[in-house]
Amino acid sequence: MPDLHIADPAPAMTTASQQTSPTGKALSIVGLHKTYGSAVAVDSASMEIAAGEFVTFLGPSGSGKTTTLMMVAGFVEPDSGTVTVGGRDVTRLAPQKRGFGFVFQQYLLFPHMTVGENLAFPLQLRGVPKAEIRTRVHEALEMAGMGGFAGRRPRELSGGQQQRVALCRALIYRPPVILMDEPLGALDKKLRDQLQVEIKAIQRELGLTVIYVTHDQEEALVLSDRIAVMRDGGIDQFDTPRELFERPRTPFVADFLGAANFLPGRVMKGDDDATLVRIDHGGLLTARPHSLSPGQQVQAAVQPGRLRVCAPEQGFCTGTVETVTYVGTLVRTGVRIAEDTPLLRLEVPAGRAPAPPPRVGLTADAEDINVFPAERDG
Ligand SMILES: Nc1ncnc2c1ncn2[C@@H]1O[C@H](COP(=O)(O)OP(=O)(O)OP(=O)(O)O)[C@@H](O)[C@H]1O
Repeated sequence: MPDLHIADPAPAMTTASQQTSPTGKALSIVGLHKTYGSAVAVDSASMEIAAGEFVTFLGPSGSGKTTTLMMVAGFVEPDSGTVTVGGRDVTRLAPQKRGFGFVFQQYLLFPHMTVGENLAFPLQLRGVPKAEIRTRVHEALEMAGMGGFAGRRPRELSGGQQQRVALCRALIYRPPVILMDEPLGALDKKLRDQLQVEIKAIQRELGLTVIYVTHDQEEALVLSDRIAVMRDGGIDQFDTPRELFERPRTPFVADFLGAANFLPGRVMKGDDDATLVRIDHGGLLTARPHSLSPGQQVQAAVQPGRLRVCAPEQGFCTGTVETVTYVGTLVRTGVRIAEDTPLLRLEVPAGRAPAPPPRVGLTADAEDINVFPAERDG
């Protein structure tokens, strides 16, 4: 069980959300675009981020997450587009004039300074009086569970402790927005899980606005109020974790977040209540309503946790159980519905997994099936 070290915010502590514009918008990105030679790194990214919101850029390697964050930060100059913070256009300002806090994968602490001096440094630069610096350093370290570490040097700390100090240093001058690029990327899984909980708790407690970059779906889901799913420099969908799961707008989102199974087929009928699809290797399935026309080639997407085994005559298709794997509390089952098609993946809590006969039917509730137009030319 990860231990939390969250002190009450001191009365003098101004929360980040109090420093934003009265509209509640912390940050606007409009049409941010960046090319390197002929390659588009970021393709007209736009979004509005509310004060106190935790937003994550999630996507595979090379999808443009870091470049977008670096344009917001001011380290990379956009070809076009604007970044506005609390109503102020900062697009052409140097990074240090934008007032953001940064936390990167490398901790970037000054090795010759103690933890306390590392934290005091940004405040000294801003001319904060000595007594106030002492109080704020103390408060920040207590909040991150690092109260006894002020006199140590970075090399005397573990990776997780160094990253906590880096987080404190980003928080200490109360920036309106904190930018984090894979801050937990160098840590092992257990420590990552623990720090995720701590970062989320501190963010909520202080009402911080955070933009976070990761390629780890689980991390994004744990931390974020909303996630921008990025692919090839564009944003496929910017939504809450739940919407991304339940109503993915593209097959890529369904696959990247939900690890969906895809069943090719053709629309038979569609109205406001449901979409009826005849799948290529099976019968009729009923899915959510979508604006699709009869005859259209589509892919029906179902997540492994939503696909169920049933009697062969009751399913929208039948198949043969080829693999059964126990993964802790889950049982993963692989079902083949036709030769030369990928295995369909099912995930069932171990206690509820019936011993399946080799020949099974597959079914799912209509609201758990999303349908997408088939991509042309493969
Ligand atoms: N300085 C640069 N010069 C040339 N190309 C670049 C430069 N920086 C990024 N790119 C390219 O822009 C694209 C987006 O890169 P970016 O680093 O933003 O992706 P990312 O999603 O953050 O990836 P990762 O998760 O691997 O860090 C990639 O194709 C990358 O090769």
